[in-house]
Amino acid sequence: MGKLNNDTSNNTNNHDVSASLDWEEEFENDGLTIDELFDRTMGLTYNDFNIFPGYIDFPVHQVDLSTKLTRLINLKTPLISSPMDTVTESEMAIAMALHGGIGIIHANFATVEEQAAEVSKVKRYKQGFITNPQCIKPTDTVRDLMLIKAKYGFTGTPVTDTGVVGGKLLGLVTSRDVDFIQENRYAITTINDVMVPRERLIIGNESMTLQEAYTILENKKRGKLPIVDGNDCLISLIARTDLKKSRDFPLSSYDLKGQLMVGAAINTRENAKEAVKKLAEAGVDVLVIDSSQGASNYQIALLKWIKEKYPTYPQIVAGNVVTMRQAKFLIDAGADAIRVGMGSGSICITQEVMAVGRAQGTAVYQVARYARSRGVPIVADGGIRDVGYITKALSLGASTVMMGGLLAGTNEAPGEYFWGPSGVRLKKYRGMGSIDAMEAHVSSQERYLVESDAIKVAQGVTATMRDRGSIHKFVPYLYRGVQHGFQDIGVRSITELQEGVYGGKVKFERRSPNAQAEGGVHSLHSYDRQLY
Ligand SMILES: NC(=O)C1=CN([C@@H]2O[C@H](COP(=O)(O)OP(=O)(O)OC[C@H]3O[C@@H](n4cnc5c(N)ncnc54)[C@H](O)[C@@H]3O)[C@@H](O)[C@H]2O)C=CC1
Ligand SMILES: O=c1[nH]c(=O)c2[nH+]cn([C@@H]3O[C@H](COP(=O)(O)O)[C@@H](O)[C@H]3O)c2[nH]1
Ligand SMILES: [K+]
Repeated sequence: MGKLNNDTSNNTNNHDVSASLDWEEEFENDGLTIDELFDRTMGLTYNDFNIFPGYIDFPVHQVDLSTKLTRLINLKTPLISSPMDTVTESEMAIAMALHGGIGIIHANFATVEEQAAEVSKVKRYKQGFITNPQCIKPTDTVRDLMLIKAKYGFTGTPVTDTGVVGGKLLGLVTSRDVDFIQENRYAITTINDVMVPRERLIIGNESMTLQEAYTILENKKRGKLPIVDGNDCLISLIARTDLKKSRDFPLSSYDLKGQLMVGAAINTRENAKEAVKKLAEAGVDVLVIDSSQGASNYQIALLKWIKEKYPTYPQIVAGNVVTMRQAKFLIDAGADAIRVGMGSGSICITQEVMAVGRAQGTAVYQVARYARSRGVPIVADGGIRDVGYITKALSLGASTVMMGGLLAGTNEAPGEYFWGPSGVRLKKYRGMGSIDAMEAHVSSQERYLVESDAIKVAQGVTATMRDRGSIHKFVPYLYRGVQHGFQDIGVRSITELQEGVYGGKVKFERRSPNAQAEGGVHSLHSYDRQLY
């Protein structure tokens, strides 16, 4: 409440209380500090509050979103793709890392070797190098080549003994080699008859930089440069046409060797130690111990074992937790970051089935409050519906934000698109605790179906997501959206935001159900929501 000034002689109207208020104090009381927002009466979600705007005196591009993923790992973009089998395999992880975030490869493969192979793919990735080119066998026909062209739209195709990348390079076949062949001879002309054989090919080697490769392509006027290893096996391909498309990714997450960073999920079962070894060998930067209830003796035992054997790298994200005490268990056991969220995910039914969990806003705030005091960053996991939710999670104290559903409908997510009713292009998205995911792989069956207990209790659902296009457009949109949020709040970095919030300078307000409705789209006959 404001104080009344004693001197009211200048007031024309003695009843005008407002004229004599201490406005500075009133401003201070306009809105809630974060402590007042989370007053313990009720758990709040991101949707339950707004952040107040501040003062803008800098352009939006000056907002720097660099952050800490773990004690030792820094990222330029605070975004992580979730370890779910419909979200993160190598393609997603590469795209996330190129944009400054990171992807966590899921653990629902039949073997740990397959999971480690996905990690290796990210580690071997070189910008501009096509690591999975469509190949063909010498015994295949021109007709087969035409089918590839029809499906993938190109014809500079390497010929290998196995017909796939990794096989011995035998030649290259381009449109020039087949243009003169009549259609009725397609099926009877083999690739061997038309290809440019290995002896006449210009090739590159593993240690070549992209720039060197492009220089060769330009000087020799070639369109494709196959890259081979010491045994003459094909490992990648460089296309001259990509030179024009070649993009700069200034935010990319690189490790000390200059390779993209990547994470992988593990569980706490018997084979976990084996998984840790294999994933560490593959060069994984961070392991995420994936569980809905992280405060268990299983997780703590594993965490201590890993920390003893691998004191620094891979770094360990432990979780999930939603209370301070749960976080303390894991931090005491050596966690390098804490993952927060129980039941807040779009596909989660944990709170309904297990009766356990916490509203995500409160969970993030409470755990962050404690973890900050221990110098441990937190990952806000689940419940991110829109770009503004990322800004809100960061404001509550999260250092990074993990997303499943928001990234699931993109090109880089595993799985094929299909057409749903009324012609909508869709991709599948499912909870890792859904019956569907549980039954998908042997490893997950082991994980969920305790031998003595064959009764399944699903904690997630199977869903579909609309086609969201490519991560290469979507993540830059999210990044810029968060920058705009920060600019409105009047802060230039995550540190500045969190200092403002925890110091009581950045204010909040609860949203009534009506305020939530008002904050969304309303009162329209119809509308089109194009976001970027
Ligand atoms: N964040 C969230 O809200 C939730 C996430 N999920 C996701 O679903 C997946 C599975 O989560 P959970 O079911 O929590 O997996 P979990 O592996 O932690 O637990 C599954 C079951 O196995 C038991 N268990 C775990 N480790 C054990 C060990 N070493 N020995 C004996 N028993 C053990 C647990 O007590 C539990 O009954 C994860 O990908 C998780 O992220 C599932 C539910 C909620
Ligand atoms: O209750 C659950 N049952 C499940 O089957 C399940 N699968 C994933 N997750 C968690 O949800 C997060 C992704 O949430 P969003 O789609 O909201 O981004 C993920 O990052 C997980 O933490 C699950 N939670
Ligand atoms: K939910």
